Amino acid sequence: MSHHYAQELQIALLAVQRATLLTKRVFHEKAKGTASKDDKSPVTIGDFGAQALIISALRHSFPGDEIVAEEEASALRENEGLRSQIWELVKTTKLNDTSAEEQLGGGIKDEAAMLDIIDEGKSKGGAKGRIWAIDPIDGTKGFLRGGQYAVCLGLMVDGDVKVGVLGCPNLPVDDSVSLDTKAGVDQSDEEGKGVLFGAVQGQGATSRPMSTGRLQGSKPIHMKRVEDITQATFCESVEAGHSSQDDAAKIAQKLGIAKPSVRMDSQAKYGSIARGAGDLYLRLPVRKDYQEKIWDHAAGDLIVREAGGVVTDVEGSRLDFSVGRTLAENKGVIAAPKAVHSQVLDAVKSVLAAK
Ligand SMILES: Nc1ncnc2c1ncn2[C@@H]1O[C@H](COP(=O)(O)OS(=O)(=O)O)[C@@H](OP(=O)(O)O)[C@H]1O
Ligand SMILES: [Mg+2]
Ligand SMILES: [Mg+2]
Ligand SMILES: [Mg+2]
Repeated sequence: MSHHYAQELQIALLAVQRATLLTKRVFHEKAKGTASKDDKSPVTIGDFGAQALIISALRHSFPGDEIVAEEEASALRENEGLRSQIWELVKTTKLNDTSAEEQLGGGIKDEAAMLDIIDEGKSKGGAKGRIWAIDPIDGTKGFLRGGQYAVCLGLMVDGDVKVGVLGCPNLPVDDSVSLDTKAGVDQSDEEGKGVLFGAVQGQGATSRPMSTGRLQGSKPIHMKRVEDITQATFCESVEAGHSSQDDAAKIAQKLGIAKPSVRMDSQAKYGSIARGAGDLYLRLPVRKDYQEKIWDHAAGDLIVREAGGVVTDVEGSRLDFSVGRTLAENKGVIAAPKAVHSQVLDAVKSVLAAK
């Protein structure tokens, strides 16, 4: 029997929306409670708090599911200051709609329960069963500088992404604002911004304005038809260490694209091309040994494909979410509208082969 995933989508959208209320509060506070992880990347009280709220919501509706999440609580168990800052936020962040808040099971009991909930994201992933992938803040560096970031949630069933949700608090609501325009690249946190993307496999992708309570009405989104590849807008990471900007420039040149890339943090790139605000997303490996994390791609991969795009690695293979917490079988990401993906991939292959 087919599964419609209506409840999964509803809970995922509400859970992401609630988590963005918390991240926005953190952004507006002067002290953002930042720590450094083992790999030297930053993590904030917003990352931990958002992860706690999302897992708590998933546990309420889907107690048997597994969860792969980016953060873990060990650093908090040793740091009372950080822990109590997070608890203060988690305890007091609620959707301002009683029914919506009830659907998420309300709040978390106490500080100890919060730590245990954060640690429920330790599944090894894999090819069997229902597994949620959570990135509580994707683009933590972007978040800290007031740029783009995304709260990301995907449901995989037997290794295949079935539901994807991205909350992008700093993207314009209007799907038609091109990344090439001033408003499109304006990466500020002013009022009236914020969009929620959603997709279910086989049912298309949507966007809706972010709200502080119940879900707003949604609109279907589609990738833009590229009439002339030389006019395409492509986006890539802000961090040169995450994606080779030199290789991207050579690929663009090969395709005859003269416009500079749009650099933005996080899976906001997937959401932006899915709604036609841009055309291509290139992520080109910098280090051979880096394995992409499933929570950095699960939701975006489905949203782009459901909007009429193709997402592959630099060799042309589909992203394989069935092999654990990382995309161990893939290198890089090439996302493009169906009609031009093979042309873009050819340019990618020829530039990488010439290295
Ligand atoms: N070496 C390397 N190569 C590729 N990717 C890496 C690498 N190191 C980290 N990461 C992951 O990149 C996530 C940030 O997303 P982006 O790279 O798209 O955005 S940006 O670099 O911040 O502009 C970022 O997600 P968050 O940690 O959630 O911010 C990382 O998981
Ligand atoms: Mg991180
Ligand atoms: Mg991330
Ligand atoms: Mg993150």
